[in-house]
Amino acid sequence: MGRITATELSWSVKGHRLLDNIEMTAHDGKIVGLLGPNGSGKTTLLRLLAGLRRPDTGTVRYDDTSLHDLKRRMLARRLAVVEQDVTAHNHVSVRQVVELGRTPFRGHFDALTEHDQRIIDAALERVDVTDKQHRSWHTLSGGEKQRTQLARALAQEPREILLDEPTNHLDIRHQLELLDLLSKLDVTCIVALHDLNLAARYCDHIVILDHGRVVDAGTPETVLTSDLIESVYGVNVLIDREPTTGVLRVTYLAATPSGTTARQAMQLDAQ
Ligand SMILES: Nc1ncnc2c1ncn2[C@@H]1O[C@H](COP(=O)(O)OP(=O)(O)OP(=O)(O)O)[C@@H](O)[C@H]1O
Repeated sequence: MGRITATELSWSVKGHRLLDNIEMTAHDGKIVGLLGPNGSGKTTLLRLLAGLRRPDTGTVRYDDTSLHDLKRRMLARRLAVVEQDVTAHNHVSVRQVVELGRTPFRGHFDALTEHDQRIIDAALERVDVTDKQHRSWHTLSGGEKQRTQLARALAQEPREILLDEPTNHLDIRHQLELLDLLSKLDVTCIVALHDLNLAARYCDHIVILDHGRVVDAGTPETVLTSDLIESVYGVNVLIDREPTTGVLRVTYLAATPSGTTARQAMQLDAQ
């Protein structure tokens, strides 16, 4: 398990600031949910945290080491990234995709060891794709591909996992199983999610992004308030607790008129 810290992170494209002064920490073994409307910057932030993009300003640290100082191979040995809608060569099998998770631990020409094969078997089993392991990747459904990508990440035996909307193709059972699995792993997770109820149930900490800024962060109880959800998403909600589990429950009532968020309405009033 490791800690991921972002400090004063900013990133712009052609003069447009897409991430602005982001501060966040994912503590050892915790699940951090990145929430926010379409285009708020979740994927961009995950890419910066993964070292796939370089910030204009600010630092990402894994434990106490700056991403900048971490050798690529060392990072690949500890960090797994599950991106949205990953493509793979059509003719690779599901098992070969999962085998890629062992790449950071092997030399170029080394065969997979028995130890590697056992890890791959376990990863396939954990996401329920063992029976599809010899199928071609391109024959899988969207949800099966997503689960296979998680198996690849698990085969890496990472200390940290970054996941970009890992549940968007999954049926309800597999959504719950995926988040259950993440919550049982000794791994630090940062996961972009759209489903506020899944976030309330599984995340230890939530970071809400809007227009590339962190607008709130904290436990689901402190962050998921009706005012904040209305202000950021432009949707009226009812917040209560599910009676059997006591977990926070968000019921969507209606979009606010013409999609104007409360904050935008306030800004218009002030002009
Ligand atoms: N390379 C780029 N060039 C120009 N604009 C970009 C680039 N990458 C991202 N953006 C813009 O930055 C904003 C944030 O995009 P991002 O994909 O991070 O949002 P998101 O919160 O993940 O959205 P979604 O929920 O729709 O997946 C969007 O408006 C997007 O169009």
